[in-house]
Amino acid sequence: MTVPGAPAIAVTGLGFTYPDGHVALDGIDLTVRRGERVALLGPNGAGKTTLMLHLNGVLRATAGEVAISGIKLGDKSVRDIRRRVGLVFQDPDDQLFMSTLAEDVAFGPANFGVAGAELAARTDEALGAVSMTAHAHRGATHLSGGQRRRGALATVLACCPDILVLDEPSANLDPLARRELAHTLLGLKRTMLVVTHDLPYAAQLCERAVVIDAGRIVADGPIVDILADAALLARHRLELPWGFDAESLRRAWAAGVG
Ligand SMILES: Nc1ncnc2c1ncn2[C@@H]1O[C@H](COP(=O)(O)OP(=O)(O)OP(=O)(O)O)[C@@H](O)[C@H]1O
Repeated sequence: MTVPGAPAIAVTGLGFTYPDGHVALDGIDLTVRRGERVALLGPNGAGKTTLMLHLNGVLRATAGEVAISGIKLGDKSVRDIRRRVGLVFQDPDDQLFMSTLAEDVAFGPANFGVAGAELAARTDEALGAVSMTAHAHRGATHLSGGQRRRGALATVLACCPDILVLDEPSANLDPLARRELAHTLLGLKRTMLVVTHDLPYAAQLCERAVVIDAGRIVADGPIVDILADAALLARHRLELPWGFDAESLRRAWAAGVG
């Protein structure tokens, strides 16, 4: 049961040390409100993926805790939390392994006990949400990179998660596919955490950014402010593409036209 008014994601004092002794997360505090879209930025090795894997219990904290909609992550709640938090991995092939895309999309909800007409409806709806209905009966190996990425998103949407956590959603997409995916994601109206090195894409999708480095949060605020802070970006090996103007973006958003 969700706790009314609880944030979608509440991470407190989260620490994680890999079995080889490497400290990947060191006292992370992060609250994401319901419906908020947050970009998680940081250099290679900062701890972004490690944090993401804690949000539905793939990894378990060595210190601190994770709560989703007020439900504390633990052995008893992990199944419920996996239903609420959908992870979309960077490599779509991690989520596509059946002989057709429709079977891939049905796999998750079937695993949660959904069957019959409801399973068919969920599969159709998820494929429709990512404009992949026409490809339902094709195998993932016959799809393009952008189509596989949308298919992987459909496998997660079919489980009806409240929260989407996406790892590098724009990687390997052509400009049109990037735009279509952004349009799809913005239309979903979900709580979202977007892990990315693609700063313009983060600005397109998210209103807030959190910067993580060496397992700690080093900045948290409106994404236009974070992207306009050249010194902060440089300190944490983040870089805007040439010609991208965070100040213009800020003015456009302030004027309500961004
Ligand atoms: N299985 C593992 N065993 C030991 N250390 C690991 C393991 N996986 C990751 N690490 C280490 O944990 C730290 C955080 O890694 P993580 O993958 O979370 O970073 P990231 O911010 O997602 O990086 P990138 O942008 O390169 O994907 C890194 O220093 C990495 O070397």
